Amino acid sequence: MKVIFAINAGSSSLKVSVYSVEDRNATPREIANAQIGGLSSPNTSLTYTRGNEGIYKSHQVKAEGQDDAFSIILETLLGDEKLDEVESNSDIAIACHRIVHGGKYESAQIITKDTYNHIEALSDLAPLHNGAALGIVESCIRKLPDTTNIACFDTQFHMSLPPHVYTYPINQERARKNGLRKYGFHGLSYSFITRSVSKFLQRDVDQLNIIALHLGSGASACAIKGGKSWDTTMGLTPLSGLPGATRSGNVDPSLVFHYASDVGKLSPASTEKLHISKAEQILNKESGLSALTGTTDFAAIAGADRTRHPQHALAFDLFVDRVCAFIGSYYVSLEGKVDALVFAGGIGEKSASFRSAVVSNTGCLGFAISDAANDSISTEGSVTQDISSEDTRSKVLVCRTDEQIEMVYMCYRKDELWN
Ligand SMILES: Nc1ncnc2c1ncn2[C@@H]1O[C@H](COP(=O)(O)OP(=O)(O)O)[C@@H](O)[C@H]1O
Ligand SMILES: CC(=O)OP(=O)(O)O
Ligand SMILES: [Mg+2]
Repeated sequence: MKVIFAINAGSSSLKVSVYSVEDRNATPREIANAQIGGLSSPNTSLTYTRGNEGIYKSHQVKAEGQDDAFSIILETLLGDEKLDEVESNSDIAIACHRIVHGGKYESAQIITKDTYNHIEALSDLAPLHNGAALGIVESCIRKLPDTTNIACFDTQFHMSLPPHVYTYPINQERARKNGLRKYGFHGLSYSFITRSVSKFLQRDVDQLNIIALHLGSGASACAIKGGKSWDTTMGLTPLSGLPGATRSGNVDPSLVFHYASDVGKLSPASTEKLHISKAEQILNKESGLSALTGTTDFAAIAGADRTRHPQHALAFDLFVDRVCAFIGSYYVSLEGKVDALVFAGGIGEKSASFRSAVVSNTGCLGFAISDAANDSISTEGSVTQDISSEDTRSKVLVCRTDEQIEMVYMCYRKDELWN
């Protein structure tokens, strides 16, 4: 039996799932799950579940960033006397880490000095993520000396993007030299969604065409053709495409030069390891839904009274508009052969009013939902739930995505871990 920690450092959350696995042919058993959310807001809270038992729900904690959140979660897990499988540090055989930017890596990697340095060199291309995840890797190396650390990359799923999609129309020599191309992110989530939806629709993965939306603190869309990534909205970095909680998404590339002076200078938020320009700081951390409304809480944005909070209404409508534009674009690039439109991520899974608005605005493509089904999505129900109305050409689904278990399956494919 091995205990595996799967650690997912998102831009606003840290999610750690703990699994017990008999061997690589057995289904992983989730024995605990701890999440700290709201890292980009003043309300940081811990939710902790052991087995099926809720221990803490939205319990207020003070966490300054992802590594701090990891220390709190590690203490919670090691301090829980009823979590029999994790009595001490040395019980944790494997820690897999979600690393958002993996550059050209095509598979999960055991973290050695070399891989660490390579991932660190990519930090500037995922300023909200790679550095934070590497901070946790360092903590694991220090605090869990017997544990093998594995890097699982968001970019891996998008290695199948065709050249006409991943190429930017810029000088190609410079593009090659500097690795300037579309990489795409949220790949662990899209990989999980693809497998779950294929099972749900009883359609072979290589026959599956879907438009998947991962809408969390960072938001992206992905056209999946024959089970593989065909196009996605994030690019060289997780900034492009859809707006996020604090990210602008697509804007005119010249905008930033008219926003403030000295935008090419290093931002004071830079550190020895992370070089971030003022422009990147503005577009990654000071924009998006929070710049429009003052909050990163999408439930508050969606639930606000439209007359009393016109900025919330604007942010909601703007987000719907941007999501629908990509659905239209991907519907065309998939030649109208779309088995399902799939909602996932914190917003996609929890905001019924957002799903309703998006489906209503893309109704001309044949999507339609049952309001009753849309309003009764349950977090305890099956992983994939159907909210389509009865007579639609393409299904509309909600998938409770799970990037953590996807990492465990990646570890199953690494022979070195099981010999
Ligand atoms: N009940 C809810 N209704 C609407 N949005 C929600 C709800 N709960 C959480 N969210 C939103 O989900 C987002 C976080 O999603 P998640 O996928 O967990 O984040 P991360 O990008 O950090 O992985 C936040 O923007 C939050 O406002
Ligand atoms: C890539 C990305 O934006 O991830 P997250 O939504 O978890 O911040
Ligand atoms: Mg996330």
